[in-house]
Amino acid sequence: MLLEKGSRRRSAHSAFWVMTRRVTLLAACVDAAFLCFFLLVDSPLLAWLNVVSIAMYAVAYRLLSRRRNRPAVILIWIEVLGHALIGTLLTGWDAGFNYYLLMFIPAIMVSGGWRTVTPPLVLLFVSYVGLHEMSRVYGALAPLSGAALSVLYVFNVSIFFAMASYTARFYYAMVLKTEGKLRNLAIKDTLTGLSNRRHLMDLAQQEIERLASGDGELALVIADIDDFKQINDGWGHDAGDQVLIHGGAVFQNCCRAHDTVARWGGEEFLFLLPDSDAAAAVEFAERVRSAIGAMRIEHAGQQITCSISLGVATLGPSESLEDAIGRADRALYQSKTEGRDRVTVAVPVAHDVPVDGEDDVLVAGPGVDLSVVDRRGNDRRRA
Ligand SMILES: Nc1nc2c(ncn2[C@@H]2O[C@H](COP(=O)(O)OP(=O)(O)OP(=O)(O)O)[C@@H](O)[C@H]2O)c(=O)[nH]1
Repeated sequence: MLLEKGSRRRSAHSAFWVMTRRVTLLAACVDAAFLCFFLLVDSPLLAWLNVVSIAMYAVAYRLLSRRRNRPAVILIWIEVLGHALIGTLLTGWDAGFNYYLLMFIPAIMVSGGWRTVTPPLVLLFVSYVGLHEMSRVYGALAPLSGAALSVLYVFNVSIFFAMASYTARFYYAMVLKTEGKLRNLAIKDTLTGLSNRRHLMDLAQQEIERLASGDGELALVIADIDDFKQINDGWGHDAGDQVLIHGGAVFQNCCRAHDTVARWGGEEFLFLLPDSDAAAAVEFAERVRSAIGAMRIEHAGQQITCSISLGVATLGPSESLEDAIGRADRALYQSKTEGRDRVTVAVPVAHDVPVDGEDDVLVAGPGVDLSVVDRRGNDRRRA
């Protein structure tokens, strides 16, 4: 068997052993059917051979249940090979026992690299061709009647089709599952399960292209957990991770179906809010701030609380995404320098002039210290 590397491979292997156990059980049932058939057609020798086969599968199943996979697989190999060889020699090539040898091809091919698979594959090929020659030369050693042979052929071919189809579906399901896992790894942050930075940038670019072809607005909100280093230092890194995980879930809950939140950096998160103007984005940011303020994380019998600072910006006409994120980031910095646990709004790009009109104050929610920061990070709040 292969050396197992990494948990993804381990889970693929455990699924493989589950499948092997099922197939073992199925094969024992098939042999029980053979046993009845050979008793019916009065072939006691063939019936007794199937009793031996059932016993071998029962032992293999027990071994697999105890995770003694290697001896179980050896036993299954011996049974299938023996069944195919003896069945073909006794009843002839036309009985269809030879098809069971072909079941080994996919099992061999997924068991390793070319150096691993080539010897058993060649051995299988030689056995298959050799068996054909032997049964051609010697004919059936325990021949059945024409009708019994036809029934046996149809039975064997049906079992072969069913097993080959089941195995193919199993491998197909494994490929789909692995593909899904890889896709998730490419777009998700592993700790919080939120989108990662690259995925958010892709979505943001799509959103910008959508905006370019019509009306609409796009708001960006950057959130950063306050004094996160102190949480790590005071409660430990695992507690810090819990804050990130629970905080991520709170962020996600605050989002609408078409909003996206991504983990932007260590303890920094970026929200993409399509169809939101500055006022809606500030209201949203304030809601997120309150939700995080109310969050309680149980750790070592105590409760951890935290706050966040936020920066809000709306994408200006012809403005690049990077520039808009830069403005949101400077607004966040303003929130930090003004005492944390607050929301700051960047001046919209179209208003990047000394602010003296009504537009500069966007929303002033209860408890929100709202300021405005221009493109260069200067505070344009009116005195
Ligand atoms: N537990 C944990 N800590 C992280 C992770 N990523 C980054 N950090 C820590 O986050 C901390 C961020 O510290 P700072 O940049 O000083 O920021 P801060 O303490 O939140 O201070 P302000 O942002 O100014 O409020 C550092 O100690 C990092 O080691 C993570 O995945 N898990």
